[in-house]
Amino acid sequence: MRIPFIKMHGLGNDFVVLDARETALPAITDAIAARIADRREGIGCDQMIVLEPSDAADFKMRIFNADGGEVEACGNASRAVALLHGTAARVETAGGTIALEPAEGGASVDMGVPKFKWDAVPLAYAMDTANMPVGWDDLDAPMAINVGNPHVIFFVDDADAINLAAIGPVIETDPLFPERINVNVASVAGEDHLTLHVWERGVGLTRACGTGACATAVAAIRKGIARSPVNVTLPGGDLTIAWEQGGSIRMTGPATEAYRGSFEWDDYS
Ligand SMILES: N[C@H](CCC[C@H](N)C(=O)O)C(=O)O
Repeated sequence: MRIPFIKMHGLGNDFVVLDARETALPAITDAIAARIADRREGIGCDQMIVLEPSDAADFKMRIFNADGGEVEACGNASRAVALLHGTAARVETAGGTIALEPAEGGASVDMGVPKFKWDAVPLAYAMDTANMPVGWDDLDAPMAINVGNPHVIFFVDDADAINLAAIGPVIETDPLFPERINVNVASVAGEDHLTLHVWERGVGLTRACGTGACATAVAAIRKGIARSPVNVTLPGGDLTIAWEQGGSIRMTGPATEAYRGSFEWDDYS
């Protein structure tokens, strides 16, 4: 079966998008998703995104990390799908319903209301998620927030100086995080301006992480070291995150369609 795809990215966080809203795909397994994402022998991407019909929203967006695991949310892909879809839409995800609004060269997305309780992140046991009594090497006293998917956020003096490639996988897979975790290391770069590096659950270091920017901006606002809207600078570029206590998160930023292609499903199944 020949499958068309659209290669897209948000600030360099890249996706293979399969639009199955009209024609159903064969069953997707973790192994198939990982093979498609593989940059050496597959098409190559950080996440594979599958669009399907939905009974609860305009359509459904499924997200598969490069390791094949299906997860709840993907901010950069949400903007890419908004660009692809072309009009405002409500989209069902495993992390909740989000609202897409295409904008010039990208999109604005209502990512829903963040969750702060330890068992909503989730953590393996109860603790104050606003100032966690834990640490790894140079990183300690993080915050943990669920923005559809789980994030731990460390604020340091110089985020560029942290060897996230080394400590990221250790934290991602720590037993404190029963569903693993996305690891965010940020610094205050100016008034309401953060710099951020992310080790993504199931992927590794990426050029950008939209949900990481959302979680980190919310954490900074809660901590009183930034006010909404927050400009978050990632290695791939900038996102604007707006949030007020008790409300939903609004992320605005670019999205890009790179090229279109197709592949033989049997080559990956
Ligand atoms: N690695 C993330 C999913 C993709 C998040 C990131 N690509 C984004 O833009 O939000 C997770 O396992 O929750």
